[in-house]
Amino acid sequence: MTTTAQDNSPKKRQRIINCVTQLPYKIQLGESNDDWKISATTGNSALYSSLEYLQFDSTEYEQHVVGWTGEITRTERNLFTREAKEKPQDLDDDPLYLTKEQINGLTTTLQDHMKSDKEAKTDTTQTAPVTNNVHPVWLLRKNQSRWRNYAEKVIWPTFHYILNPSNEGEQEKNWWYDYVKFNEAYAQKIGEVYRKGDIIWIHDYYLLLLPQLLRMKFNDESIIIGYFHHAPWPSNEYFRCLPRRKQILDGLVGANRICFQNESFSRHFVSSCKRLLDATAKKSKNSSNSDQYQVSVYGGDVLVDSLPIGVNTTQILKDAFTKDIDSKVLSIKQAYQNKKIIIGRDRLDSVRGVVQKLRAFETFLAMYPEWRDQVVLIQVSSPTANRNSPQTIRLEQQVNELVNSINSEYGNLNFSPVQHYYMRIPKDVYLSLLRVADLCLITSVRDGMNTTALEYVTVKSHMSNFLCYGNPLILSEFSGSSNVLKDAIVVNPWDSVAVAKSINMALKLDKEEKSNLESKLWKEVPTIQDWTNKFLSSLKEQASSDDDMERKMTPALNRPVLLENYKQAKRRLFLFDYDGTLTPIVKDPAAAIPSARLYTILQKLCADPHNQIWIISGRDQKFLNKWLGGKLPQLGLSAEHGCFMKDVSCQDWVNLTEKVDMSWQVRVNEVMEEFTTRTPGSFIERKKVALTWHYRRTVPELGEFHAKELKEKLLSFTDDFDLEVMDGKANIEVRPRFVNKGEIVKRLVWHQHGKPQDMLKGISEKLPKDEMPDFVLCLGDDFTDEDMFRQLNTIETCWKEKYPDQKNQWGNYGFYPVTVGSASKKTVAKAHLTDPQQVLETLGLLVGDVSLFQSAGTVDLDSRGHVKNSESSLKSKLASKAYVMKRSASYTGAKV
Ligand SMILES: O=P(O)(O)OC[C@H]1O[C@H](O[C@H]2O[C@H](CO)[C@@H](O)[C@H](O)[C@H]2O)[C@H](O)[C@@H](O)[C@@H]1O
Ligand SMILES: [Mg+2]
Repeated sequence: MTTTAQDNSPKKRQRIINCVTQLPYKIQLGESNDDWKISATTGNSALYSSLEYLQFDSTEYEQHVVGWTGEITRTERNLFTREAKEKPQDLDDDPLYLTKEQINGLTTTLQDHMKSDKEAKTDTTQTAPVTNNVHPVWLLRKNQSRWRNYAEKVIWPTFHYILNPSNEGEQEKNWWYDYVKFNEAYAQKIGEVYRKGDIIWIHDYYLLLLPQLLRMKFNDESIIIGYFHHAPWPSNEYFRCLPRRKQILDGLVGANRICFQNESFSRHFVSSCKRLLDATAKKSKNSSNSDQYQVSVYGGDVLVDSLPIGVNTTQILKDAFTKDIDSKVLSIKQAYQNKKIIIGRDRLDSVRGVVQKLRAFETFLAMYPEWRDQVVLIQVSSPTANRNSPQTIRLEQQVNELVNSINSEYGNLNFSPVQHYYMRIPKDVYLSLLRVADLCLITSVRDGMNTTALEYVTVKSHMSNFLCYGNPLILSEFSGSSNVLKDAIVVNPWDSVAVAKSINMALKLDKEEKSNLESKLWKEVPTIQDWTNKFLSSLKEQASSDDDMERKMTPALNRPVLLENYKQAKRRLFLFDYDGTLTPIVKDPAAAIPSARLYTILQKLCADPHNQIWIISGRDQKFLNKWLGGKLPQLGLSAEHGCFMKDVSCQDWVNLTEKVDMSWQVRVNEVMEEFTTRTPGSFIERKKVALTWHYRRTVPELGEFHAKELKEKLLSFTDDFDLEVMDGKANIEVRPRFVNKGEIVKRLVWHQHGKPQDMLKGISEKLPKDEMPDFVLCLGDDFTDEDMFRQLNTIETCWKEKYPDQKNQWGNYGFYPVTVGSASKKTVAKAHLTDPQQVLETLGLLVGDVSLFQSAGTVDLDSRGHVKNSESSLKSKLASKAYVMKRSASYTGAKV
């Protein structure tokens, strides 16, 4: 018998990089610039308690938290009272220029803060986790709330089914650029923290681009990224209204797992991916018998599923049953003696349903006069960050009017049936309300997960405790929580009569009925510990099973790196497919003509003597001459998938199939004609060599069915003629096998850059590297373009052997094989772009027509959100110096 040596080494913890929109602290800077004030923030209680759990209780994980500091405000002393008060933010003369030392100082203060939190809360017998694990994201620009605009003013409303009127493009564009930078700042920070093997966990809709950014940044197939979406995900009919819908989906599908609060949100997300990204999805059940999807996109698979968030039930119960709260409960009870108490606590925004709640309560008092004077509704509405927005002001008015009208109709001098508090209340008051309530009323018209519902049920689970009874919960069917709390009294908040009836029914339940209901509900409350562990363990499991999977996602093209490489290269070669790459696919091939924007960009690219641009297409010479060569003679052209070539700045075409027997065309044409007769809407495109049968305009099912049949029929005799039958985009094409786009690419790369082509001469692989291109951008959408990508990969492998020391500063040879469009097809390309529009944006970036922040890439930003070493960054540095001088002069009274 063999004995194994006991392993006494400390168990290595799995590192988690947890990315949240904002660190769980409010940060204020005192007058001295080193005087930091840090206090806990309110809101996001469930997520923050998950962070806390990972920080303080678990020994299995080593957590690192990456998050924005939030708006850093200054405090100043009141001259009369000497008390510190908060200065209004965004003062023009106070742009928060912090030195490196100050930034380091705050980071240490934050670490210490977490450490002291930990010491205060942890069981001291547990081994302490590492504490230098808070990694603030700095974005100190004036008007710091700019980083929230796109998420809060565009994404949030759409995700809650609110469509804003389309705003002027300029404003939306600026918000979007800030959103991109916000995500890029996270990618940069994670770059400083990440170690191979770490799990990255990203939370919520401020960071939708981050998964793809990380995939680009690390270019590491084994990186594990999980994303949890806390908000609702709307139906595709709403989601597709977002102008940046594709960029958003593209950003998100960089994750290995995307998880939602419930099944309907995950179903909506999958349908958006199918409709907008052309993804395919396989549905199955997970171990908890809920729906999960394997979404195939950009050559890889993403797991999409749901896992409702929970609350820290142990902590809530500990906090809710203290002597102090007992006495608060007692005084509320005394204030409303002999009355039933209904409570509500919501943020006052348009989706929490406060108006619907008040209307239902009004209906209830009208329908059931016996309850008048017997019931009070204590409604606490907390103000939102957008308190001054016209929508919120309108909502406030509406709520006030309703409260007044109910109180004047059903109240008297001694009693008002609605007690409305428009304020944030402290936790102890909130817990007292939960305890004292005879009924909790939640009428949100849309939310991801309503944690008040979970907290209420948790508190009510201690029925036998002092002044707390297992009382019922009325819950909106539009709240994410209704999928979890299945035994709540579920209502449609838009139906005031039905809600009124439910209130009556709930208030009339006897003790036994209530306790039965409550014990069922209590079993349904997920705990935050469970949620955290389940999410992380299934991500770990997925990562280990993914190891053997072949299907790895192709990352998005890292455009800032492309731009840098472009700028430094001297011999640049562009290899562009046409349909589906430079121009979107349309129903009629004749209508797919270049846009004015494409011409402008191609012109600018051609004007640079370092550039050679080739269009390598399946189209025939006539089409390419008419729409491209005729207008831009500097373009090199290759027609019919490599059958013909026209060199740059040249008129003449060379036929590479001259010596090929074309007798097959008759036979192929006959078969295609037979299928055209049988398939209404289909037609044959006859080119000089290739023949294409199109079925885009047929009834889709019939077209696809006949295309399959046609392909089989053609394949039965193509070997005799050495032909290739290709499955294109709603077409079947036939051409000689020996020509393909890859052969053209081979000829163009193994060539002295800038010298005329001799098409009849063979390809020489003996050229010195510094005569061949040092930058090759190859773009294509279809499976025939894979030949080009494959060829580039082959050449790269060959160069690695031949010229190991001649790589560029990025460690490669400047080859960018990029697939366009996100169809789930497998690809050998190294990167992807979403569609022809993004192709134009990318090319526009190279010729200086488009901002770097149009779509995301990996950019290094300074602590203010400027691109490092850019003009604006240097300007900001100078301004900071001047500011520091001005400030110190104002202290000493000196003149500057
Ligand atoms: O190699 P490409 O430049 O991408 O050309 C491939 C084929 O594109 C054209 O057909 C495709 O685009 C049409 C216009 O959008 C669309 O209507 C059709 O359904 C697609 O299959 C072209 O007509 C073919 O000759 C090209 O071979
Ligand atoms: Mg194409």
